Amino acid sequence: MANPVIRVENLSLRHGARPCAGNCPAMEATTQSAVCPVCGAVWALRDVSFEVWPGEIFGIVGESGAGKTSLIDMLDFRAEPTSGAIYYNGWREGKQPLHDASAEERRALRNSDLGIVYQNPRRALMMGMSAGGNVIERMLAAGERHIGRMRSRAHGHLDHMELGDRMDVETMTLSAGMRQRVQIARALANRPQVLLLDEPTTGLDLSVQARTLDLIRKVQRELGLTVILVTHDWGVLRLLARRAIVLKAGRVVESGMVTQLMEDPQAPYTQLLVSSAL
Ligand SMILES: Nc1ncnc2c1ncn2[C@@H]1O[C@H](COP(=O)(O)OP(=O)(O)OP(=O)(O)O)[C@@H](O)[C@H]1O
Repeated sequence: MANPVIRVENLSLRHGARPCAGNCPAMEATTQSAVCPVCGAVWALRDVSFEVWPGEIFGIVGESGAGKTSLIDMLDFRAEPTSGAIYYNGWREGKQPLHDASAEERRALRNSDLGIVYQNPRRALMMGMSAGGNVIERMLAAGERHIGRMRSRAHGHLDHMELGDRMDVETMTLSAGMRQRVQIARALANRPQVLLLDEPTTGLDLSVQARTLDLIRKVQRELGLTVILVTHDWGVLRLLARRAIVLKAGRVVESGMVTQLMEDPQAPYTQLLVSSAL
């Protein structure tokens, strides 16, 4: 049997410099709040565990403040776990915690193995640069230097996103949906093994959203990508993901197949979320 691409084990992230003795024992029992009533530390994530298998789209769903961004930040090396670990099969064969990687190894992993798509394309794209330039820039960061090869690959990625004819168009002049697709092409520039999607279609018009989701699905299948999708939108989750975890105040309250979570949710919180989304 194949190994998981990503294994997250008992991952916790605490914000706040002065936790109370014994790692905020008052936090152990409650899923109501992420804030320790004793010391005031915020537990953005608490004991989160899951595995993501090769070629699957794995969902992380929850309301605002559930800890979704904190999880992405740790996968992307922008935050360090307070305890627990992430293992990635592309680094030390998944046998050593990912956050043991050196600064240089982290940079290489971020440039080559990992692609990330944010809700707001401005976080990743340079608006004054052409669409192709934004894709090529990421290849340069990974050490590629051959202009002809980079242009040809960038064109291929943009073409995948149905933007092959916009290669030399300034990104600023593109529509919101097109910018998002440039961001996806950029994330795919170095053929990553793992794609992180952080609310990739939130804020887009419904028809644009549907087209973007279709393209994500198509490219995921064609490239055999492993995808972690963070969303608060059950419609997006159902369209893309097969399995998911439900986060509340930093804890996993339920996990399983998306169809089961939506049709027969077990946790009262999932029931509430699903019923309010219908
Ligand atoms: N730097 C920080 N300092 C203190 N608390 C923080 C910090 N960053 C996040 N938090 C808190 O951690 C918890 C989880 O935040 P996070 O941003 O991961 O949630 P989220 O599910 O992504 O929500 P949203 O969709 O609103 O971004 C929240 O209670 C948040 O207020």
